[in-house]
Amino acid sequence: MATSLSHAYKDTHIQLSHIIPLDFGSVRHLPDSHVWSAAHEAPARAEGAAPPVIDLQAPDAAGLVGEACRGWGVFQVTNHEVPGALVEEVEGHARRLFGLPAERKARALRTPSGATGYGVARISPFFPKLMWHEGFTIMGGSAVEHAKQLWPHHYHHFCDAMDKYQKKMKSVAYKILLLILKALGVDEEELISSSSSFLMYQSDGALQLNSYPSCPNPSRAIGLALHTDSLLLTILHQNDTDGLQILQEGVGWVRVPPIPGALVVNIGDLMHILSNGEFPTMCHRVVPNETSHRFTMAYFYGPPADSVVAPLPNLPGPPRFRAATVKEYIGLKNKHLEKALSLIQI
Ligand SMILES: O=C(O)CCC(=O)C(=O)O
Ligand SMILES: [Fe+2]
Repeated sequence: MATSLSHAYKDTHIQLSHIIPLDFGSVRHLPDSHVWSAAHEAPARAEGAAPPVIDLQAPDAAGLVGEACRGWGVFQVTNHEVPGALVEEVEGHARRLFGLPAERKARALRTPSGATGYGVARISPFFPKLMWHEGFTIMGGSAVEHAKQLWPHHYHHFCDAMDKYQKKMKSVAYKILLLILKALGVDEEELISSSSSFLMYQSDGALQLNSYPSCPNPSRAIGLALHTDSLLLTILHQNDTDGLQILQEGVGWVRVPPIPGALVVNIGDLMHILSNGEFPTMCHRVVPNETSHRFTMAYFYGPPADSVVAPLPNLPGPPRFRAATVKEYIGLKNKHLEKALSLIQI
């Protein structure tokens, strides 16, 4: 039987202190557990330094996407065919979920060896301090199990919206993947006959709801610490509260401002491998806000856990990475975080 993505994530065992988020509503000051001694540097103020915004219906969309992937590893998309009403509905459910009392949210807590449900960021064990963040992870049909714990009689409203959103995200991610592959010189027909044909039909994703409550001392706190996303690409909706920043070589931290109706797309580690390093995997973090609450929905899109990922064969130069299964790579990432890529480098 094929290994599911949630099984690939299940191999690590985490302590409870790295699962249960702070009861943010009950604190007036930043607790020591959440004070980061090295205050985060301010973003660079270079004029015009913001990731490109691409109209997905533009005739030269593939060229623009390719340029953005090479230069930034991140871009925003408009005209993406995801109805605004659906995005609003899902954000509304996320707000309701995170607005529940802490004891109620704890009913849907991720288990120590689990991958889905309510909890702190999975990268937390790698850092000495905790983050100003709470999340809810959905993989496959996991929403039903956890939503039943939160709303025993009304869980289906939440689940239906999450299912609908994930289906839409999967189809948009697939279209963006084709544009990215076209930019790498691979067309759809070539792909069908190649060893990478798994990319075509079988890729799927996980949905992560994120909440960053307003923070009493944002300059000493971190919403989500510096990391890269592991899979092929991430599609992110952010509400109107700023916070996402990317680390650009030679520039520093650059804001990815919320644009109404736009979705943020970023390259993950597996796409970095497929592109033989041509597309940078985006290093990013989230900083909290003093007065407003940031909500985001991140859809992580990637191939099935058993598939083998390696640099695409048509690319110039010797391969920079050895082949690895998705499951093996996720295992390395869970153990070594940002060092994982270097462990499969040739
Ligand atoms: O919430 C955000 O802005 C980013 C979320 C993120 O980076 C993640 O969930 O991996
Ligand atoms: Fe991320």
